[in-house]
Amino acid sequence: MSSLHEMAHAKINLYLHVTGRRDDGYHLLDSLAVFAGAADELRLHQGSRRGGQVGLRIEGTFAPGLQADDCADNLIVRAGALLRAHVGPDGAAQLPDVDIVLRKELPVASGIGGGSADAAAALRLLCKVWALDIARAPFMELATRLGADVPVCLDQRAARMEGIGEELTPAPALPPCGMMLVNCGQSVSTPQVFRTRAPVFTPRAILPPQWPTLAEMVRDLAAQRNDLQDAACALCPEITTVLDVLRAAPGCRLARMSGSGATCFALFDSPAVAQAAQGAVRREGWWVWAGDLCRSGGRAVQGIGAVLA
Ligand SMILES: C[C@@](CO)(OP(=O)(O)O)[C@H](O)COP(=O)(O)OP(=O)(O)OC[C@H]1O[C@@H](n2ccc(N)nc2=O)[C@H](O)[C@@H]1O
Ligand SMILES: Nc1ncnc2c1ncn2[C@@H]1O[C@H](COP(=O)(O)OP(=O)(O)O)[C@@H](O)[C@H]1O
Repeated sequence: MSSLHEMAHAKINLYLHVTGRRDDGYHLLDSLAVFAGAADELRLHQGSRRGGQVGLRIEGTFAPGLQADDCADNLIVRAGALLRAHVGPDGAAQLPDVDIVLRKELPVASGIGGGSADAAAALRLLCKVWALDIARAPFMELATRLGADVPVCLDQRAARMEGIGEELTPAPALPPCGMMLVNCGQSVSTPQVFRTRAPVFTPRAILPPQWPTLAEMVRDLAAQRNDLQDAACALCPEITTVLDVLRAAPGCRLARMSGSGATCFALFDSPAVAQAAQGAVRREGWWVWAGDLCRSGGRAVQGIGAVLA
C-alpha cells in the first residue's frame, strides 16, 4: 500500500478590494493572496479496490469542528467526485479507491481558505495517484467549481486574484518579513459577510513589480484595504479586539483581516520577530501562529502555532 502527502497552506489576503458584482451575485475582487507556513496536511493511502472512491478521516486541532459535518460535503471528497465525473463512468471504474487522512490545523471558515487549500491539495494528490494529466485551463475550471479560492491554492504561490478569484497573475516580488495569524475562535460565514457589506466598490490597486523592503510593501498596503473587514467586525466584534491587540504587538508593521474573516494577520520584520511577539497576543481560546510566508510553492517554511486553552 503506497502513501503520498501534501501540505495545504493558509491563504492570506494582504488586501481585498470588491471592485464590482456579477449578474449572478458573485462579487468581483482585486486581492493579493500570499501563503503562510501554517498548513493542514493530507496523507493518501491507495486501496486495493477500484471505482475511484475517496474515504476521509479527519484528525488534528480543528478536527472536531469538521467531523460534525457529513464527510460527503467535505471539499476533499467533493474534489474526488469532480475528478471521477471528469473522467466519466468507464474511466472512474478503473481508478483505485483511496483513503485520505486530513490533519486539520487551520481554523475552519476563518478567511484563510483552509477548505480551499485542502480541496486544491486533494486535486493535486488525486491527479498524481490516478495518473490524470489534465491541461491547465480545464484543471483551473474544475478548481473554480469547488470554490472561488481553490484556483489560487493549486500552486500555493503569491498571486493577484481578480474576477471572482480565478484570474491569477503573479504578485510583486515579496520582501523578507514575518507574519502572525490570530483567530478568535468564532467562525464567520463568507456569504453573510458579502451580504452585510456596504454596497460600494473600490478601484483595483496599483502595484509595483517588486517590493524590495517590508517598509515599501507596508507603505503600499496601507493605502489599500480589506473591503470585507467592517462587515465582518459588525458580525463578530471580537475581530476589532484582535486587530487592536495585533497593532499593539512589539514590532507589528501592519495588521488587517484576511478574506471574509475572522482571522487577522500582522506583518513583522522577520519570522523571528513575529514569533517573539506571540506571547504578547495570546488570549484564552485564540489560535495564534507566527512564522514565514511560503516562498517556493509551499516548501520549506517554518512556524509555530497553538490555541491557548
Ligand atoms: C472572500 C475570499 C477571498 O479570498 O476568501 P475566504 O474568506 O473564503 O477565505 C474568497 O473570495 C471566498 O472564496 P470561497 O471561500 O472559495 O468562496 P465560495 O465558496 O466560492 O463562495 C461562498 C459564497 O461567498 C460569496 N462570494 C464568494 C466569492 C466572491 N468572489 N463573491 C461572492 O459573493 C457567494 O455568496 C458565494 O456563494
Ligand atoms: N476540508 C475542509 N476544511 C475546512 N472547511 C471545509 C472543508 N470542507 C468543507 N468545508 C466547508 O467549507 C467552508 C469554508 O471553509 P474554509 O475554507 O475553512 O473557510 P474560508 O472560506 O472562510 O477561508 C466551511 O464552512 C466548511 O464547512
